Amino acid sequence: MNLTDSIQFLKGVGPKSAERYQQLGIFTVSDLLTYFPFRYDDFAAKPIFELIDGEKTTIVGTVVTPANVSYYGARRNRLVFKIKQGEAVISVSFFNQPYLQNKVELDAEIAIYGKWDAKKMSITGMKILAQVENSFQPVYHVMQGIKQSALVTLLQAVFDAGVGELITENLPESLLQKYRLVDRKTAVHDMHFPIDESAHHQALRRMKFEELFYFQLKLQALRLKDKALAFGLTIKIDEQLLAVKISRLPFTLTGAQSQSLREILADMASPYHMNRLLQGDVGSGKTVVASLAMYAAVQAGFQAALMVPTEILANQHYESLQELFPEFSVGLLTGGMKTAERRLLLAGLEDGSIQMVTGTHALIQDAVNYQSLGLVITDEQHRFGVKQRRVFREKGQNPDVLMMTATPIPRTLAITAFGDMDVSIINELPAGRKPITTRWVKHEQLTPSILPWVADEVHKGAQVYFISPLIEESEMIDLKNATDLFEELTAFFGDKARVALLHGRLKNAEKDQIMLAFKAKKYDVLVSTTVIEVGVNVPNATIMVIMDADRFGLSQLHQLRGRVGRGEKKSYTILVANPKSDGGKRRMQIMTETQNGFVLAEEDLKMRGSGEIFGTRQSGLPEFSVADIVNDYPILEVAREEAVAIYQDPQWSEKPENQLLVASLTEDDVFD
Ligand SMILES: Nc1ncnc2c1ncn2[C@@H]1O[C@H](COP(=O)(O)OP(=O)(O)OP(=O)(O)O)[C@@H](O)[C@H]1O
Repeated sequence: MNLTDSIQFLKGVGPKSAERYQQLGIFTVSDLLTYFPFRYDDFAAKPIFELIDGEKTTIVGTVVTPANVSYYGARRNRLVFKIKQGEAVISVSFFNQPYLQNKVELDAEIAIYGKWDAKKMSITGMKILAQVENSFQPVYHVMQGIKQSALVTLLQAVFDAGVGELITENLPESLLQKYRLVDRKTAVHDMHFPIDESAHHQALRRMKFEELFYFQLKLQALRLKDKALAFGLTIKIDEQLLAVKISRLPFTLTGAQSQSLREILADMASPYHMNRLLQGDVGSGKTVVASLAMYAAVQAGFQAALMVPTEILANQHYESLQELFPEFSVGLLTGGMKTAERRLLLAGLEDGSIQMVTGTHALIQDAVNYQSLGLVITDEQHRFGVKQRRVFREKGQNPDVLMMTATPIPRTLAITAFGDMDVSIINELPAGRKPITTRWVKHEQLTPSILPWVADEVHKGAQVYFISPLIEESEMIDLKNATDLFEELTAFFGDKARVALLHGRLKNAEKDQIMLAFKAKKYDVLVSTTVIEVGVNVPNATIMVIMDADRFGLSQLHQLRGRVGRGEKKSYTILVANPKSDGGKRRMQIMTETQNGFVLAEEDLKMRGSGEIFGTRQSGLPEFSVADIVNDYPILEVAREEAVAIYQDPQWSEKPENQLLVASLTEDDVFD
C-alpha cells in the first residue's frame, strides 16, 4: 500500500463508499491519514467526587439492583437500575434502549458512559462500555453513508498495515528541535489515536505549526512573485512640489502620516508593483495621505483613482479633492449618474483630460477606460473583496495599488489575510484631539435626561447624529425605525433644533444635499440609518447617539463613534440600549472602556469569530484544517517569523536543509 493509492482499493471500501469519502475530500490514503478528528471523547472512568454537574463521563460501579424497563407513551421506555461506587449509590437510566437490559448483571462491575447529574446523584446513560475500550476516542465529521466506526476501522487498518511508516517529514530538523515538535509520523498517528491527552496535545501543536508555517511560506512566495513578475510603473515623484502642497495644508501631518506617505511614495517610485495596505484607526487622517499620493501620481503625468464603498463617501471625497487640488480636473463616477454626465466623464478618463477620479465600484466597470492610470486607491477594501481588487489592477498599465482601511485589523488577521501585502499603519491621532466620552444609558433615560442635555448642547452650537435601530433583515422596518425616530425627535425638539433625516432609500442627489446641508450647519440633528457608518467627515459634529446600540457589532459601533471626535471640540457618544444577552451587555461595557480600535477589533474577533468580520469568502481569508487563527495566534506569529527568515536568504531554495520545503511547495504549485 502506498500513500498515493486511491482509497477505493482499501479493504472494506467499495465504489459507493469511495464516492462518499471523496465528498469529504478523501481521495487517497494520504488524504485519509490527514483527515483529522474534530474532537475526542474521553471515556476514561472518573470517581464521582471529581465529576462536575452536567459533564459527560464514564462511571464504573457494581450493579446493586436488577434492571427494570418501564414503558410510557407510544413507543418510549426507560431502563432503570442502581450501581454502587464505594459507599455511594448512583441511579442509572437509559432511554429507549430496552435491549441493554441483558447487559446489566446483578453484582457485576459495569462501565457507563453518560451525562452526570450531581444533584440527583444519577447518570443518564448513553452507552455501556466494554472495559477494554481505549478511553480516548476520536470523533470525525462524517456524512450520511459513512459511519464513525467505519472510518475508525479503516484508519486502524491503514496504520496496522504499516502505512503510517511511509509518512515523511516536511519540516526542517532545526525547526523541530527549536520548537520541540514531534515528528510528522508520530503526529499524524497521534492525531487519530493518541494514548492520552498529552500525546494529542503534542500532535496538534505540531500539525498546527506545520499548517501555519506552510501557509506563511506560500504567502512569502506569492509576495515575491508578485513583485518580480508584475513589473509596475515607475512614478517619478516631484518632492519639491509635494513639499509645497503639504506646507499649504491647514495642519501639520502627524509623524505617522508622514511616515506612511513616505512608504507609499517609495513604492510608487520603485519599478516594482505596489501592494500596500494603509491602515489607521477612525479619524487618524488616512484620506489626506491618500490624496497626497494621488497628487504625486498626477504630477508625474498619470491618472489616479480613488474607489470608495458608498456614494455619500464618493461625494465627500470629490468635494475635498476639488478643494485640495483646484489645479487639477477631478471627476466623480457613481452608479446613479445621469447618462450624459457619465458619458462626458468616461470620455475624459479615456482621453486623459480628467486627472483624478473618485467613485464607487462603478469605476471598475467594463465601459471605463483610462488613458494612463498610475495609481489606484481603494477605501475599505475588505468590502470590495480580493477579486475586485485584481480587476482594478488590470485596468490601465498595471497601476500601483494602495488599499485603505479604517477597520483596525487585528494583527492576527492582518498577517493571515493580508500577509502578502506591505502594511503602513497610522497609529496616532492628530494633535489636539480629545478623547470621546462614551456613556451607556437605558431607554428609560433617553427622554428625561439625554434629550434635554442634547437640546442644551445644540443651543451651545453642537451638531448631533442619531443612529436609528438597525434591522438587518428588513429594509422596510429599518426605514420605519428611522422615520419614527425622526418624528419623535422633531416633536421633542420643536424649534430648539433643526432635524434632518437620511436613509438608504433616498435618491443620491437627496442624500448629498442633506449631507452638504448638515456640513454647512443648516441642520443641528441628523437622524440616520447606518449609511453614514464609514468615512463621513463633519468635524463640527460632536455628539453621536446610537439607538438600540446592542444590535450592532463592536467594529460597527466603533466606526459609528468615529464620526465624532474629528475636530478639536470635546465629543460624546451615547449608547442607548437595554441588552438582553450577555454578549450585548459585554459590548456596551467594552465600548465605554476603550476607544482603541485595535483592542475593540480583537475583542470583536474573540466574540464573533473571524468569518463575521470579514465574511470569509469576500476577504479571501484562508480556512485552516487544524489551526485556528484567533486562538493559535502565538503559533501563527512564530510560523511567520520563521517563514520570513527563510526567504531572507535569496539562495534558500538551493540549500540542502530546505529541500523538504522546496519539495512540498513544488507539489502545491507555488513556484509556477
Ligand atoms: N495631521 C492632522 N492634523 C489635524 N487634523 C487632521 C490631520 N490629518 C487629518 N486631519 C483632519 O482630521 C479629519 C479626519 O481625517 P480623515 O478623514 O483623513 O480621516 P480618516 O482616517 O480617513 O477617517 P475615517 O477612517 O474615519 O474615514 C479630517 O477633518 C481631516 O481634515
